[in-house]
Formats: sequence, structure tokens, C-alpha cells
Amino acid sequence: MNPPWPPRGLYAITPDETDTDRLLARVEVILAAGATWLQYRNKAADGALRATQARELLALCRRHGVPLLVNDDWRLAAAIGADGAHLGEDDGELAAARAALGEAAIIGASCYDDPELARLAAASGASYIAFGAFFTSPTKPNARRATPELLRDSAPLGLPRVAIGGITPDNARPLVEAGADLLAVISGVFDATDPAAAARAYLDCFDARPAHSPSTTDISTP
Ligand SMILES: Cc1ncc(COP(=O)(O)OP(=O)(O)O)c(N)n1
Ligand SMILES: Cc1nc(C(=O)O)sc1CCOP(=O)(O)O
Ligand SMILES: [Mg+2]
Repeated sequence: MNPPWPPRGLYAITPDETDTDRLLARVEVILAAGATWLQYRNKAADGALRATQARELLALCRRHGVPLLVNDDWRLAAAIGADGAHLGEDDGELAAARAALGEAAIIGASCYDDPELARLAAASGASYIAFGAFFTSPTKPNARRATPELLRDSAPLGLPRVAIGGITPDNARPLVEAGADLLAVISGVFDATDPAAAARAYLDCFDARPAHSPSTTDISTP
């Protein structure tokens, strides 16, 4: 029996780091500080390097009891036995990913600023829905912009809601108050002067909220 993966907290996403030892060292600090989930995202690596880094990160995540999701590439997630995948609008069919990864996998869907995409993702078997960008993102400056109402209004879908895009410890709290279950962050944590302190500051944003909103249940793997 694998542990349940709590859908509440800091969802750290890796930066485009091609030095694998450095990537692992940077991620280790953030997992040790209590990051809740990790997504492997690397737009600068080729396929071979991505496979190597994903495998190494999976071992690291296992040591910390944190689920690893692979961005863009559900086939890589399946090949290494990762806990899930994150799919955007150009990343293939969610149903195909679900069929390959199984019912227990965490499969997330980008919904940008579009409630209809969220509805479709839920109907297609997504494990969570992600909205963004809530603020100007240093990583993706041209990302579509989302508003907190999307988080509030999508509560009836009954899935964990992820907020992404330019989120810092200073601007995160209203998103949690609007219903964000997970704060997905790259630069705010990996580019921080003190990444461990930044990770803890994101987690502090959840203090005032009950562990589970009425519409959200744990995602568990059998
Ligand atoms: C949690 C989370 N939300 C959104 C994204 C963005 O996915 P996508 O639109 O496919 O863009 P890229 O990340 O592939 O550039 C994400 N990765 N994670
Ligand atoms: C990968 C990604 N997707 C976004 C979306 O809006 O869908 S914003 C984004 C970048 C997130 O990085 P940072 O925390 O540095 O802003
Ligand atoms: Mg993508």
C-alpha cells in the first residue's frame, strides 16, 4: 500500500537545470523543507537527460515520501513508474495518459483561465485542475492570466485545485483563501535566496485553512 498524497500544500516544479547533481541538490533542500508534491519539468534537457533526471528525482522523492509527477510526457512517467503526469493543451489526451498510468496515478490538467477546460478535464478523469497564471510569471512571462474567481467557481467539480504563475510567499495567501489546494511554484522557491525558508513560507499560507475543503479528498494510490 502506497501512502496517500495530500492534495494541499506546496507543489514545487523544477527549473530548467541541466546539471543533474545540481538539480538533485536543489530539489533535496526543498523536499527536506516540506514540499508536498514535486513536478519534474525541464524544457532545456533532451530526451535522454530528461529520462535520467526523472529517474533520479523519483528515487529522491521516494526517500522523502513525496509524489513525483512528470510534466508534458506521460510516456516517460509510465516508463519510470512515476506517480503521475501533468498535461497541458499540447501534451496529449488525458484519457490516453489515464489508460497507460492507471487509476491510481495523479494526472493533472492545465486549465489556464478557462472554466470549460476545467469541466472537460474533470469529465476526462483528471486528478486535479490547474489555473494560471495568477501573477506575472518570471518563468513564463506571456502566460494567460487567471483570476481567483476561477478557483472559487470550480469548487463544485470536487477536484483539488492548483494555482500557478508568479506565486510568491507574499501574494499566495489570497489564492489559498479562494480555494487553491496546492501552490505550484518554480522561481519563487528555486530562485529564492533561501529556498528552504521560501518553501516553509508557502506552507505557512495553509495554516488558516482546514486540511480538507468539503469538496476535496485525498488522492491515494493502492
Ligand atoms: C501544475 C501545473 N500547472 C500548469 C502547468 C503548465 O502546463 P503547460 O501549459 O503544458 O505548460 P508547460 O509547463 O509545459 O510549459 C504545469 N506545468 N504545471
Ligand atoms: C509552467 C507554468 N504554467 C503556467 C500557467 O499559467 O499555466 S505559469 C508557469 C510558470 C510557473 O513558474 P513561476 O512559479 O516561476 O511563475
Ligand atoms: Mg506542457
